[in-house]
Amino acid sequence: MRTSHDTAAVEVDGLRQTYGDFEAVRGVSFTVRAGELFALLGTNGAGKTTTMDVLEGLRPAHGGQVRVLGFDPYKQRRRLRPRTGVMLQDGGFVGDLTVAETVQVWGGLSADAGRPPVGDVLETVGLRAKGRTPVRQLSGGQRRRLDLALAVLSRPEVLFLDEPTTGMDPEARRGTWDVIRDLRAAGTTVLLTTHYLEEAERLADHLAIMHEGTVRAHGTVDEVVAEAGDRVVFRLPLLPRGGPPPLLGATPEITRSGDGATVTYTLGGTPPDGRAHAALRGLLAWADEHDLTLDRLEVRKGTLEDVFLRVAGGPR
Ligand SMILES: Nc1ncnc2c1ncn2[C@@H]1O[C@H](COP(=O)(O)OP(=O)(O)OP(=O)(O)O)[C@@H](O)[C@H]1O
Repeated sequence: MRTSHDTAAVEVDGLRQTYGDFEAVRGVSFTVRAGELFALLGTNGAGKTTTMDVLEGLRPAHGGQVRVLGFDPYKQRRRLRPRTGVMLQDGGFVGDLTVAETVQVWGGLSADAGRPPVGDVLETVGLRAKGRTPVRQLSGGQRRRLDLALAVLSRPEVLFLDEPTTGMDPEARRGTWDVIRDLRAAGTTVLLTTHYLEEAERLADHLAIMHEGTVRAHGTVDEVVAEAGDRVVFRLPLLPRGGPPPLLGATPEITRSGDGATVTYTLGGTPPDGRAHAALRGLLAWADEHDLTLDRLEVRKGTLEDVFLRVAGGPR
């Protein structure tokens, strides 16, 4: 039975997780609604895999509460397991088995009369031609695709994907995105971690960015990107005395190079509408006053990368 869109498939409330004295996850909260794709981004060591481990029932939560389809994933693992699929960062295959044998063996572990034929499964992840190849001869990207095939074999309601496209070439990555999109379209709830911002931008309904054990930004892609603020950028061969003025509370960031300086304003604040216009009016008045031409003047929207870099550079 599939859960409906407005119910929570995954709930994380104040999760804390420690390794000895080190607190790797420090009060993380987010909700993944049934049928949506949620991307967990973050800096290295931010606590993404640790959070996923708890949701997959591999370790008990040390603090806070987690629920997957209403169950405690650690204590009620047996009831939950048939309804979830997991793609770990390192699958641990038996190298001597062929690709097709691996799918067969794995398929035999979970009871599901309606499971698709092995050939169809391999076709889905673009590995049909590799059915007879021993697993140890697969490339890194091909192993990731086999991992994905095994994770979706039992047609799970909730799918956990830890860095699903790491090691894939751009074409394989796009192919995998299509597989993930199809799963989501069929009603599967997907929680994935990734270091590829484009992956999150293309796939995610909601996302969270973690840094040093906490969530620093979350929302829809548009909501998170809006936090970055618009950028006003131009170049000057020579900076006039006193430099460019603050605009709408934004101080200019100046990068000097051999042939002049690049000036960038980051216009924060909401609503963003109209701020770039007002800033440009002030800027052009300043340029006229100093008889300057602003080279390559542009206004651009902030990006997910801007937000990520701000989060990554942020304090504890
Ligand atoms: N078994 C462990 N024992 C001790 N510390 C650990 C253990 N596993 C992870 N950590 C530490 O916990 C923190 C979070 O690790 P985690 O693997 O959850 O981060 P991550 O966000 O998945 O990182 P990455 O993006 O680099 O994969 C890191 O500082 C890591 O060194």
